[in-house]
Amino acid sequence: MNIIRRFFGVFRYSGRALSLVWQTSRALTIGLAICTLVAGVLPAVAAWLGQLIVDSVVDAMAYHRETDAPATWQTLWPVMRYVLAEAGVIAGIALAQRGLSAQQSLLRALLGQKVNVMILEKAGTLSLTQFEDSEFYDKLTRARREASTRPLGLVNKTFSLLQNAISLLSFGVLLIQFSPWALLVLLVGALPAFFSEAKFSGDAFQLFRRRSPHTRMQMYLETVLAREDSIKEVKLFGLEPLLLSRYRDIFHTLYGEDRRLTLRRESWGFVLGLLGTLAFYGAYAWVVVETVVGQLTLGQMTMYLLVFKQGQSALSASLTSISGMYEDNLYLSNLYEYLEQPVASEQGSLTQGAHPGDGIRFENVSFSYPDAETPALSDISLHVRPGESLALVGQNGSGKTTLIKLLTRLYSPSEGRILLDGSDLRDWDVATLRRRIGVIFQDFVRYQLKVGENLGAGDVVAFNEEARWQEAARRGLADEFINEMPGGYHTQLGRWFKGGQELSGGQWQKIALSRAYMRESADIVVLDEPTAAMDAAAEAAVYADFREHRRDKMTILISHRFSTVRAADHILVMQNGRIIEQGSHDALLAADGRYASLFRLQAEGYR
Ligand SMILES: Nc1ncnc2c1ncn2[C@@H]1O[C@H](COP(=O)(O)OP(=O)(O)OP(=O)(O)O)[C@@H](O)[C@H]1O
Repeated sequence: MNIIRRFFGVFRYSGRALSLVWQTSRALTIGLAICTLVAGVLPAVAAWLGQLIVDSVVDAMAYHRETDAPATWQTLWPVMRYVLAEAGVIAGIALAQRGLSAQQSLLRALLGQKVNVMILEKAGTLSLTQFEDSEFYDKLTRARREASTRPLGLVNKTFSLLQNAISLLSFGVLLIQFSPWALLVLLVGALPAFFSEAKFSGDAFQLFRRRSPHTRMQMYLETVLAREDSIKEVKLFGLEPLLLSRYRDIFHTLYGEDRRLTLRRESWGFVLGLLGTLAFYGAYAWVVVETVVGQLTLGQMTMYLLVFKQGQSALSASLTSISGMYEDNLYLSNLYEYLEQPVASEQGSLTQGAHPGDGIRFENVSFSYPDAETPALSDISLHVRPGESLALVGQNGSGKTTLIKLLTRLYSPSEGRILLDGSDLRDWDVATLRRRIGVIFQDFVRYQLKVGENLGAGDVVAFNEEARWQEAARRGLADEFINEMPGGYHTQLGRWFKGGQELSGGQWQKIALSRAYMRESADIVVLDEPTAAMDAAAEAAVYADFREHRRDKMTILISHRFSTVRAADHILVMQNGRIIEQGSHDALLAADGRYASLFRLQAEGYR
């Protein structure tokens, strides 16, 4: 029962794969189907013509022996027409096969692109939480690595199975005239090999799935060992031998498993394949005996032997297709599992709050990362009005960045709520919300694109507007060094592409700050350590500009430098996810608590 279910399971995703291929290109799909049909039927026609050739040769030989007449075009034509016809049929098979392979390679390219786009589009709808979940990440990697070639593989194999089934059917029609038993012998001989293939493909997939964390580690090590942004440190710390040996160890473990599976698969395949060979030669002997005793003509013998031989190879090709389909199905299940991953629906539709101008409020907000034992934020309440600035200070890991991630709706609170203009963030239309926020994260992205595009990324509607780039760069203090670059705003950044210019850490940070300024419409500006890599003069200039421009914007600033923090209207001191002190700089100093002692500690350092 299990085996039968397994057998029919091979068609589980064929329909979906076929519809995917159909959507990719109708013309090519139809072309494939036609070529498959032609390539399926013609071999039997060729075998039948073979019989006609041999029998007509025998007749012609008998005629010449009896009449002793010389060979003329008239006496040869009855044979030659079959020879010509067979040549035509063989040419037809070759044409159909070329057609198949040409259309397959075109479809492969189109389909690979389509599936990759589907995977990436889906990635855009997923939440940050999903990306941070390693199991999910495995699924994504598996889908990306394997699945883009699998749908076409499945369709090709489904077609090739059809083609071979058509061939087999037409051979069957010829063979059954000899004896139905011969057909049965052929089929029964091949079945054990098929079942063993199906079993081993399943094992191979389980192996692939189970080891995907190891494969991912290998890919990661490759990246660390061979990418410009990590190689510097790897070299200086002499990490290559250590990382390489880890890379090798993973390979050896994986290779050992592969080897065991391959050996088992191939030895069983050989033993069970012998049954097929046995069946073939049994039938061969039978046909020979029947011919010798005069039950079959020489032409029939030639045809049956050919039919047996081709029938057997069609059968084994079908079996290979089936076991390959089984494997493709398993991989495709992985792709669809990924594509069907539920996404949290973004239901909010508000484009305006219930109390415009109320600003941001956190009401008893707590948050825990998935699977974390302790909350990253506990019972946070705060209020920032338009025109006000808020600074967050606290030791590493105290929850400052997490608070920003909640505010920007990358995560939602586990308890409590966050309001913007009197309405819960969850009720806001996400696009409207994000348009109102300009943000620079500590770990901002260094896009390997043009300088201008690195700025334009901050506001996609002005992605290519050079005037806006310049204005943003001026405010982010990036204009000076950009103007000195060989291609100005069109200079390629980073080292990945030809002509790319690398920037210093502080210059990159100026780019990131300018990017945040691109979003002119934003009235919430979030700066997470925006000047940590800048020199003192640049930092002072950034904050001077900042105070001048802030007007009715809400500003949230994270910094470990008290010289910048002190200018904020309101300061929150965080520890272990809680607010332990708050107030203005002067009030906090007067209170002589944690803030005051940290401030004094830093001031000491400057003496
Ligand atoms: N993506 C994440 N998944 C799970 N835990 C996280 C994640 N990001 C941060 N944490 C944990 O949450 C806590 C708060 O981290 P957060 O990044 O908010 O600190 P921070 O105050 O911004 O620190 P820093 O000053 O070092 O930037 C830390 O204990 C950290 O280990």
